[in-house]
Amino acid sequence: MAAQLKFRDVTLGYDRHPAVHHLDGEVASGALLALVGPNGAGKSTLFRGLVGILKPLAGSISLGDLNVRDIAYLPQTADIDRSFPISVYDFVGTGLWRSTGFFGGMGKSARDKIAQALTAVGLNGFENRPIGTLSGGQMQRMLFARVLLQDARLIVLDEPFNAIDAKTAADLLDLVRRWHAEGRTVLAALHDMDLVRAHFPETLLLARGPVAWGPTAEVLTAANLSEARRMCEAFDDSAAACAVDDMPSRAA
Ligand SMILES: Nc1ncnc2c1ncn2[C@@H]1O[C@H](COP(=O)(O)OP(=O)(O)OP(=O)(O)O)[C@@H](O)[C@H]1O
Repeated sequence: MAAQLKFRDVTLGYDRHPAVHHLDGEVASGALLALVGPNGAGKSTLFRGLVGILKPLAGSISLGDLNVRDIAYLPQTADIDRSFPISVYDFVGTGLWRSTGFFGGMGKSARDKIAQALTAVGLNGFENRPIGTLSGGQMQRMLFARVLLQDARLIVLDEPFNAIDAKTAADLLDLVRRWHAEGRTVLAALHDMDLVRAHFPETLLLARGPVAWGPTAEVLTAANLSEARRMCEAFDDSAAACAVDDMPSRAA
């Protein structure tokens, strides 16, 4: 399968302080990839680089034939401004902006698509609710509805199953499996290793830099997970501009 994404010695960070170092690798078109690592490992940072919110401090990220506007990105719910005065219906409708344009009218076809997306995530009846009134699980369902509408070939999900009940997680996981079956490339940052082992064929284990990347069973070994914890703990957050040798040594 051809590569959809290429990371070439990518370093990403904030205020010139690197948060993710020296990532090299490729994601095949149609892959279903889990991104795992301890808190602060750099998962959200890597996704922000991928979707164009953060520019690499060094190296490059190639999206192949895609444009950043072709990516459907589900941020962590903590990154959503819940006080923003917008209804569920209008928020989900922003998923159509790529096809209708910012000022595009909402024709019948667009209204039908929004209704179908809300039905698919079980949010019928929530259309007029301000987003700030939703529970955590309802918010996650709403974000998935927007991704559905975006109809994107590359889907990037940052902790999509956090703090939601088992039924909601199962419903949303079904959507992820459907996207994978449709040949879309799906990347998801996850903390539930059992879920990753059961449903994600490929995993990237990140701890500021890559620890392991490949078939999930080979990546999620006790040794690799313990190495990831050690690397995160050893990382110096105040490190200055990136240099090849400023990662903590992989050798103990
Ligand atoms: N906006 C920011 N400005 C400065 N530093 C940041 C910013 N966002 C994240 N960081 C730092 O970058 C590092 C990586 O954070 P990141 O959020 O990417 O980790 P993560 O793997 O997504 O963590 P978690 O599992 O806790 O969500 C952390 O040290 C974090 O404090």
